[in-house]
Amino acid sequence: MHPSSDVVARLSGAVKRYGQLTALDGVDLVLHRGELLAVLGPNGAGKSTSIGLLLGLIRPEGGRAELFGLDPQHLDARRRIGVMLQSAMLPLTLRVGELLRLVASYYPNPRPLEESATLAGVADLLKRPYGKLSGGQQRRVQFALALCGRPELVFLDEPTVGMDIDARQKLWAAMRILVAEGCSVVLTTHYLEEAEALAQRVVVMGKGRVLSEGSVDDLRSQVAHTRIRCITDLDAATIAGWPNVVSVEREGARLRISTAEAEYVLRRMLDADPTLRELEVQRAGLAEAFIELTQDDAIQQEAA
Ligand SMILES: Nc1ncnc2c1ncn2[C@@H]1O[C@H](COP(=O)(O)OP(=O)(O)OP(=O)(O)O)[C@@H](O)[C@H]1O
Repeated sequence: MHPSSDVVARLSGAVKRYGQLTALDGVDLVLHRGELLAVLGPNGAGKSTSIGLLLGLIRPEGGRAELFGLDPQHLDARRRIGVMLQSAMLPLTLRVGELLRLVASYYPNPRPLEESATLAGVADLLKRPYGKLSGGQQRRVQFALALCGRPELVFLDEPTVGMDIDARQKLWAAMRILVAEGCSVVLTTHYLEEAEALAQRVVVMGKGRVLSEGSVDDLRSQVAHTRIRCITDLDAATIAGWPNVVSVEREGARLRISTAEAEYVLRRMLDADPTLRELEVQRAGLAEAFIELTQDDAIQQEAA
């Protein structure tokens, strides 16, 4: 467990409304020193609103937002963070090097410019005007600006949108370096493989609430399913009646079985069908867990 002094950012019972719409409905969220927290959820779940509260860009109607134990608008808190939001309104005519120098000057102990540029993969863009860059290049510059002040905490709101595979891989490597340096990272993303590859902890949000949180493994185990695929003469309805079988579907010649007890189901199938072949066994990924969590939420919302 983390000692409570390790908390660098916190939302407690945060409520945010826009007219009739409740964007956040009592959200608790904690970020510890040196961890990468991925915040996942469908469009409109409240991810950006949560970040906006932690940054002090918007204020909660209920509950509290804290950065380093301070009000997020406090200058002492703001000097310790770096930010990459979905829309960055940066002066288009400034060159990348000028932008980096300007933003770094707000911080007490910034990185050397070359180090920021190399880390973010923009070393060859320093002389280019920001407005003349491609979308993916601009995102990399925004990332450089987020880390140039050597912040203790970085907020990255969908940072890899619009990046090609190479740029995305480089940004992942840079995020790992930041975390290895002891920096905390809040990452929102729609790419589940990004959360799976990078996050120590994952929060899944839906309709303004936290639906689930834990490590990637914790979330996977909430849908403790393993997928078995094979060609078998066994009847789908028969297998569906066995204990621990969650679902059985036919996919052409194959059956696809979802189960929480793969070993038991497999043993029984192999006993019952000596001709069983082309066997594949796969653990559920974060994608399955995410779909199940957010679907449950949709079903509960409809029932309410
Ligand atoms: N300034 C605003 N005025 C009115 N409604 C808003 C405003 N900002 C956000 N909302 C609403 O609040 C809800 C949460 O939005 P938010 O941007 O936090 O979602 P998100 O999880 O970040 O979504 P996305 O994945 O699409 O970025 C949405 O229903 C959105 O329409």
